[in-house]
Amino acid sequence: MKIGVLGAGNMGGAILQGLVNKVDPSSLFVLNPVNPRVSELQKKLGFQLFNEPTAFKSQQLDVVIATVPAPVTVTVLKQLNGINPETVIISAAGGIRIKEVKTALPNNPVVAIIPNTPVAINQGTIATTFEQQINEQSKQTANQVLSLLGDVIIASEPKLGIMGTVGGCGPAFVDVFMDAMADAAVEEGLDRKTAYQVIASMVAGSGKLAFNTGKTPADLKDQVTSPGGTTIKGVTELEANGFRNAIIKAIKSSNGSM
Ligand SMILES: NC(=O)C1=CN([C@@H]2O[C@H](COP(=O)(O)OP(=O)(O)OC[C@H]3O[C@@H](n4cnc5c(N)ncnc54)[C@H](OP(=O)(O)O)[C@@H]3O)[C@@H](O)[C@H]2O)C=CC1
Ligand SMILES: O=C(O)[C@@H]1CCC=N1
Repeated sequence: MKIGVLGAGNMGGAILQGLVNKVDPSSLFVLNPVNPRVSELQKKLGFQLFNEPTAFKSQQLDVVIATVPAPVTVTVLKQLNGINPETVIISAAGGIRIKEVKTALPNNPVVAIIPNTPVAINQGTIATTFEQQINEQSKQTANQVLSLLGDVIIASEPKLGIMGTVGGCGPAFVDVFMDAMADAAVEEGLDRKTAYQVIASMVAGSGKLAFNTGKTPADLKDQVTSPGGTTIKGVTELEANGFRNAIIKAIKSSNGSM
């Protein structure tokens, strides 16, 4: 399998790291303008780097994952005009619809995804929409690559936005939460390194518990709040300070509905 990645920034870099954990780096082909940061990344991960589209698009790639900034995605994909029509184009651009990608490469199968940064450790959440006309072979090729990176969750195109907001933007919200928790722990006298270790472990474990048991977050919260105990005092304080409302507003704002 030959995998192309357009743009080795934060998302492209995370995808490349996740792929290098699973496949030979010689099967990874990256297109990015000349940039010392990307050259360093190439040295570290060992992929093949191209600085202009002509040589990149003639590599007989099975898939190309586009992780250039969303506003330039269609323009950059147009530069791949003439690429093998069997190459599956996987666009990770937030807010760019399949039909817009098709305007750039009308003959190629198109898949729209919103991944998240945990793809770097193969624990990503990848909301995925296939174009309606896609054939089974192209679907399988895309699935084969994406499932190396984490959970592939199929979405209808109208739901891709909100799934991507929760899954794709979500890590940043969790990071803000963890950072604030660490500040409080430091104020209470814990050293920062230990605080980060406890918090990351707790968040990972809580996520896995919800995932593995299928219990609702509300049920899981109720199991922690012992009657008359310490947790319910903290939960009450979160409610008094509008924590739940802040999260709801953050999701709606990132999703473009406020
Ligand atoms: N960050 C995230 O968690 C997520 C991002 N996405 C999507 O991924 C895309 C990239 O986001 P992000 O990684 O955060 O952005 P970054 O700015 O970190 O990365 C963009 C990369 O694209 C490169 N690039 C710019 N123009 C071109 C071009 N013409 N040809 C090839 N490469 C180019 C940039 O190179 P240079 O630095 O040299 O300019 C850079 O390496 C967006 O569409 C975003 O919606 C989706 C889900 C999650
Ligand atoms: O912030 C962004 O626009 C991208 C899309 C989802 C996560 N990051």
